[in-house]
Amino acid sequence: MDKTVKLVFQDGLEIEGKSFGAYTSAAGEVVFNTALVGYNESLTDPSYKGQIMVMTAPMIGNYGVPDDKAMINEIEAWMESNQIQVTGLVVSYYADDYSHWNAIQKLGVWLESQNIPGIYGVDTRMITKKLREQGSTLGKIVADTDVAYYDPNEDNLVDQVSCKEVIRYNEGADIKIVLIDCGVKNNIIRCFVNRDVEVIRVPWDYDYSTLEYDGLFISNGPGDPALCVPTINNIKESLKGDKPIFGICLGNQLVSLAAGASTFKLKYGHRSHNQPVQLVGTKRCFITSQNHGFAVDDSKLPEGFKTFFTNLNDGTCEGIRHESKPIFTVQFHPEAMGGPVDTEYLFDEFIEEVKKYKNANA
Ligand SMILES: NC(=O)CC[C@H](N)C(=O)O
Repeated sequence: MDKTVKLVFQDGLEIEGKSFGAYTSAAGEVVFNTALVGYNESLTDPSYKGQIMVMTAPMIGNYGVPDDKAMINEIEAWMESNQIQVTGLVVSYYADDYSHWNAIQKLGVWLESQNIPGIYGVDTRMITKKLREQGSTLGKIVADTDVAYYDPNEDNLVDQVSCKEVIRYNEGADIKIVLIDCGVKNNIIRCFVNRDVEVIRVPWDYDYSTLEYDGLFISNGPGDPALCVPTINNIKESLKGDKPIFGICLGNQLVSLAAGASTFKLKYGHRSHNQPVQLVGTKRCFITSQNHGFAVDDSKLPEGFKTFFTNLNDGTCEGIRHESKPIFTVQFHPEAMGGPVDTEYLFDEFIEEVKKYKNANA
């Protein structure tokens, strides 16, 4: 700690700060997250793979880090995956001392144990304004040796974070869903298991057509959705059938692409716990947790689909739904972790549809 390190942007701006976590250099896409809490969950969210996360909350680390090895029902009890996924962390004030009932270690010690660099003592407001004006940009944390810039959106990150074989949770439950793991957050699995669903978690490019299941779920995940060609092709086949389909974040983008819509990169993305969305056709607004850089272009949705939710900050599409079939997807995170749970009811609506399908086909 306390050694000098630099945050360097591709446009040449260099900002000096102090090191915490691993004293090492790392490159990625610099993105900002305005959530006030939830750094343990965000750092382990596989959708952040390849990104350097700037947290705008002024103090980070003060509630420590829980046991990242503790397991409940075969998944990490407190984390969203089995490792830190970001490439680097940028904060204003780093609190080395912590106090929280489930914390067992300092944030800096945890980052160091996984060789992830952090930089503190920098003006995160200035950085955020810069990213808002210029858009997300490549950058690097430079410690002792320089590294090349790295654009995660050119890599197949989904292949890196997806499971490598089929994993079943809550085996034997009446309702079975196939979950395409593009980098799934653990709380999505918890949300299904807590509702007594068997989850058949399959790799991102797995041909699940021969499995026995009642509904299909497509997870969140990192990078550019257009790179997930095998997943898009599998979903295309599923769209021809009658089984209910639900997708979250990358899952929303992949179902949209499979249906024939297109996606584009947002200027600086949505990463926070207070994104307002409107349920289209109503005056209902929900506050949602979000973490994405791409979005679906709903100005020309394929026939049979309509916009499900709209973002009230910038008007972008926050999900699509089919007009007659039980297919709906959302760009935000109903499973939260961290963030508000206002939209967790969508899991119940999906499972209701899956039950209806199962009963009709019994
Ligand atoms: N959280 C996610 O699933 C992110 C989806 C996609 N990688 C994006 O940035 O838009």
